Amino acid sequence: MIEKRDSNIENVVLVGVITKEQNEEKSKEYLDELEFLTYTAGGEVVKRFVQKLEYPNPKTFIGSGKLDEVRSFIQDKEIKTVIFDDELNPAQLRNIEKLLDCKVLDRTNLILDIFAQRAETSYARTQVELAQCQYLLPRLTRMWTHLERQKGGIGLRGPGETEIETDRRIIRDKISLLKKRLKKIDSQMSIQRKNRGKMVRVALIGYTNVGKSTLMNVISKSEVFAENKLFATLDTTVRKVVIRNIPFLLTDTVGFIRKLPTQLVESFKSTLDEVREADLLLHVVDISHSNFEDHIASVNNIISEITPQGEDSSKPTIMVFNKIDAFKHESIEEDDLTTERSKEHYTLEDWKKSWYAKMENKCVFISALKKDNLEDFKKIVFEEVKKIHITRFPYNDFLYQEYEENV
Ligand SMILES: Nc1nc2c(ncn2[C@@H]2O[C@H](COP(=O)(O)OP(=O)(O)OP(=O)(O)O)[C@@H](O)[C@H]2O)c(=O)[nH]1
Ligand SMILES: [Mg+2]
Repeated sequence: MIEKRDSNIENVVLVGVITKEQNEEKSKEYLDELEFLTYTAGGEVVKRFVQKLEYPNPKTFIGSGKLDEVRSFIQDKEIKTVIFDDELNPAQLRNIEKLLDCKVLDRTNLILDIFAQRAETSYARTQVELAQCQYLLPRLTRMWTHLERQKGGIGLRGPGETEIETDRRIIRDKISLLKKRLKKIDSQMSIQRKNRGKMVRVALIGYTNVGKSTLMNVISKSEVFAENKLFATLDTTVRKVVIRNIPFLLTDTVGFIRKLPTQLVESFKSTLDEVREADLLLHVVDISHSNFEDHIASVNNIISEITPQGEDSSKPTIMVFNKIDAFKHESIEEDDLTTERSKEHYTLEDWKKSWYAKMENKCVFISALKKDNLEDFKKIVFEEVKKIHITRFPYNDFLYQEYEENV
């Protein structure tokens, strides 16, 4: 199922909506993110189409007039791919495909595609493949009948619905096979996690592209792949880190994104187990991003979503505001008396004040890239790890003083 696309740039058109739930500004932010996702997947956005609607059209997502507009544009420019900024239901996908006569993707499909391109280990590949099958199953239409040929179902079934039924069965078989495979790897991984012993475990979490891997690299002097694309990291990496005299395990995790496809939430459970089993979370935030507060909310939502009911999802957390080197804010001219001061005008100092108060000082402002303020970062992490370490190993806390004197 996993297809690695070649590196030829694909021209793409994006389609989004402005509704009661998402105003013009939000819609633009979402499309900006969709454009970044498209770029990550190897596409180039030629044009965006946006329509104002009460709610998305149940049959075709946008209205038929707008869809006509899209069709004549893509025919004119010979564009073969249109991406919608929401998950399209199977009927919508089918209707739109028929009307536009080109490849139609939605946000979920695009994210799955990126994950497929980037999955390196057999674990990640199995997870992605499972997610793709789960996405595909309800969307199987006649165009998927080639699957039957793969299986060589000789003269067993006639054309039409029966073929689709066969394809569905093939996909279902595959899903159960992949699930079995994952279960096996999951149990191996949980044994591995147990073998790590009682050492304090710290996990870097956060929205995609905020700098988690970069921070991991500077702190642990390791070389985790980091780049300016979304979802650079798909596998968790664990490193032993020592700050002063306390060793602990630091885990780099897969980045979160708004509306993480449900299929992926499910199949990345084991990655997220790392987060659940961590003693301390370092929630990394890209403060130079204009929507960083939304990102924080998305991450917190996903964390509470993956936490089984009855389990407490709150655990010690330090907010790590990264990319302070790239932080910018709007300013108001002194003679401008009409513009109201809002969050766009907050300086770094304003943000610090507000977050220190909110987090009771459990936050730090750094630049992982420029290595700014890493000392403060290490200090605050050390203090928190030490608290956990002391409760876990109550009899050897004498170790600290000795070493601290040498720092
Ligand atoms: N300006 C600036 N850029 C940074 C900083 N830290 C990281 N970056 C850049 O941000 C981009 C993303 O960094 P990564 O470390 O890959 O981010 P990540 O959070 O691991 O991303 P995913 O693995 O995709 O979730 C890279 O281009 C980094 O060079 C920083 O402090 N300042
Ligand atoms: Mg990363």
